[in-house]
Amino acid sequence: MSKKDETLRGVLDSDEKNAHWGTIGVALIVGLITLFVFIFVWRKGRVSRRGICLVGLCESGKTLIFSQLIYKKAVESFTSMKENVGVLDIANKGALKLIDVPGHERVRQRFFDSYKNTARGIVFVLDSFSLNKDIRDVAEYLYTILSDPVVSSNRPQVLILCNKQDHPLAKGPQVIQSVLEKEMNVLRNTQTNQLEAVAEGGNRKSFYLGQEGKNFEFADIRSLRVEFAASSAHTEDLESLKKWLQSVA
Ligand SMILES: Nc1nc2c(ncn2[C@@H]2O[C@H](COP(=O)(O)OP(=O)(O)OP(=O)(O)O)[C@@H](O)[C@H]2O)c(=O)[nH]1
Repeated sequence: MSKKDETLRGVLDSDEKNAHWGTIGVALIVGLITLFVFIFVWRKGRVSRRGICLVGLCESGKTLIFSQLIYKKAVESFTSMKENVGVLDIANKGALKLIDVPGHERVRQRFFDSYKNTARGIVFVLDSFSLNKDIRDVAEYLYTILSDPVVSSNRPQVLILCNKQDHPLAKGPQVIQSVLEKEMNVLRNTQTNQLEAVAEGGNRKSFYLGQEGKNFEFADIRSLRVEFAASSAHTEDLESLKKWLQSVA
């Protein structure tokens, strides 16, 4: 090869290298821009979600909690068929929109569906005295909420509020957590079997709550932070709920 050819080859090699680095540079810039856009959209979505949904079975005490928080007094309530919406000012954190979703089976899903996208937090209220009797219904409703695709994608914080602690036979949050975990475990097995049966016929994908190959525990739901607290709306003891709201706002 002549000297001229070698020089030409060297120039071509360095052009190739430059083009190679150029491609890497462009890919890096595009990747970074995509990441920034993703973070911006995600943060904007989270910041703009200011709703707190109060959900739970009928008679668990949602409306009394709602009126204690919003009107600072008890308001006599009947089984609600419509939601209550109020604005809650949290010191140094701005306003939250509190939504009391009716517990009646016929309407609760419809109302939850129309507010779940705005939820920054979900408070699942249960009656700590009647839990033994209602355990199946409570676990089913809670399971439906926690495995909702919008909930697992938006990842609102979840508080399971063990209300009616003033009742002498009320169970405490720790006992309630373990009773609920056992029931959710049974429910998960049933639901998984049913979904698998459906999937064999069609192509429906099953959603698994918690960790596979292990008994159900709330701590294993990776997409959600689930906490427990006690309250008595009747004696106006809502301190744990107020603290949680302050941390979520
Ligand atoms: N002892 C006791 N009773 C309570 C407590 N919280 C609510 N209640 C009573 O439980 C009943 C039901 O309360 P609501 O607030 O209407 O229940 P809810 O969950 O809104 O019920 P739905 O509107 O049917 O979904 C009322 O008689 C309340 O006074 C509590 O902490 N202790």
